[in-house]
Amino acid sequence: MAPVDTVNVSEKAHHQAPSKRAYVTFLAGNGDYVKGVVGLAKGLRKVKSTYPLVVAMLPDVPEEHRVILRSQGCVLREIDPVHPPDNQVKFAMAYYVLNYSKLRIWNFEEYSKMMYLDADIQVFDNIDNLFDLPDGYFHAVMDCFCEKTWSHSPQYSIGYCQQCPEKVTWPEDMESPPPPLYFNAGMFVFEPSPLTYENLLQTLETTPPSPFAEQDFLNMFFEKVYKPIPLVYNLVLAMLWRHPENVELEKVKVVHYCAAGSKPWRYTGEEANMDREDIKMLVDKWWDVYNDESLDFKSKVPVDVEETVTKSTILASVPEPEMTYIPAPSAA
Ligand SMILES: O=c1ccn([C@@H]2O[C@H](COP(=O)(O)OP(=O)(O)O)[C@@H](O)[C@H]2O)c(=O)[nH]1
Ligand SMILES: OC[C@H]1O[C@H](O[C@@H]2[C@@H](O)[C@H](O)[C@@H](O)[C@H](O)[C@@H]2O)[C@H](O)[C@@H](O)[C@H]1O
Ligand SMILES: [Mn+2]
Repeated sequence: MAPVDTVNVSEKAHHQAPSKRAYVTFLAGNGDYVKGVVGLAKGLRKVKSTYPLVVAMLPDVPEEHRVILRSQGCVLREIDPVHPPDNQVKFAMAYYVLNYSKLRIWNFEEYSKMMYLDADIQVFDNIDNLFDLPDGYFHAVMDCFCEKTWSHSPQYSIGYCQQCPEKVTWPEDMESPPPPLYFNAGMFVFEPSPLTYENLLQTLETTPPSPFAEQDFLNMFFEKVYKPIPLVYNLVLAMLWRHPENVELEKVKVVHYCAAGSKPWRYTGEEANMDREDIKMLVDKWWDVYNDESLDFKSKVPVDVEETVTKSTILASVPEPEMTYIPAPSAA
């Protein structure tokens, strides 16, 4: 399939591109991922992010979850699902089929630059600087192929991983190696564009789905414009036990709770590697932000003014009763 070239510059020349920037996450279903979005919204506030958090949500997100997200200052955008072409593929996780709907964010054309973050990600240091990465590229962190979720892949079968390319050389007699650089699609910096959006959806129609669903698809589509960024911007937890030599935990700015059993809001500590001290520390750090009420969204309008405004608007709508003004005796 023809990967996309850099964004069509002429398209930007016709009109002044919008300058708005925002973080964006994806929410589907009525389950507990909404806690991930609340945690992310509070985490971005804690690090004093300049830009708002947009939530691209499927229609099945219930009203009570939408109320919670609005109360945390999120900008809600309902999107229609995106279904991959009919297929018999066995996704690495059955629910990954949901994740194709992430593609709708390329149609948020009121924004010039966005950073996508999974709801199981937490931002522990300010990363607004990433919005200044060069336009025309797809910026993301490289993934790891060593977890069991990759057992379907040729690279897993020979023990090859891009995180340690020198460890295993790719045998001549094997099928072509995976893309030279493969990113994790839980975090990326991109530019919404109707042109790219149409191209994505058209290309999807003729691309056979594969186990890592939209992550595989995005890696193929953006192969020519993908630019790796340092691992501190998206620590895929498995790196801690698969490639500890590549991780300096104290420098990590963004943690991606994607390893099996690591979702903080479901954490039991029972799955493999979940009893590690660093995992327990990172899960606790997530809960510290989630439970910190000082990080709850506070409307810009001060409460007293808000109440006054509210009262006056309500009162304004009620006809004044006839009354004569009798001044109270002065206190003096
Ligand atoms: O029931 C679900 C499953 C997934 N997601 C969204 O889809 C993203 C990708 O799924 P997940 O993070 O579980 O994949 P992983 O990174 O663990 O492979 C999540 O972060 C959520 O933003 C969701 O909203 N509801
Ligand atoms: O739908 C496919 C998903 O693929 C990715 O998750 C995987 C991948 O990172 C593997 O390398 C890990 O081994 C695995 O644990 C992790 O779940 C993205 O994080 C997610 O947003 C989404 O695109
Ligand atoms: Mn994730």
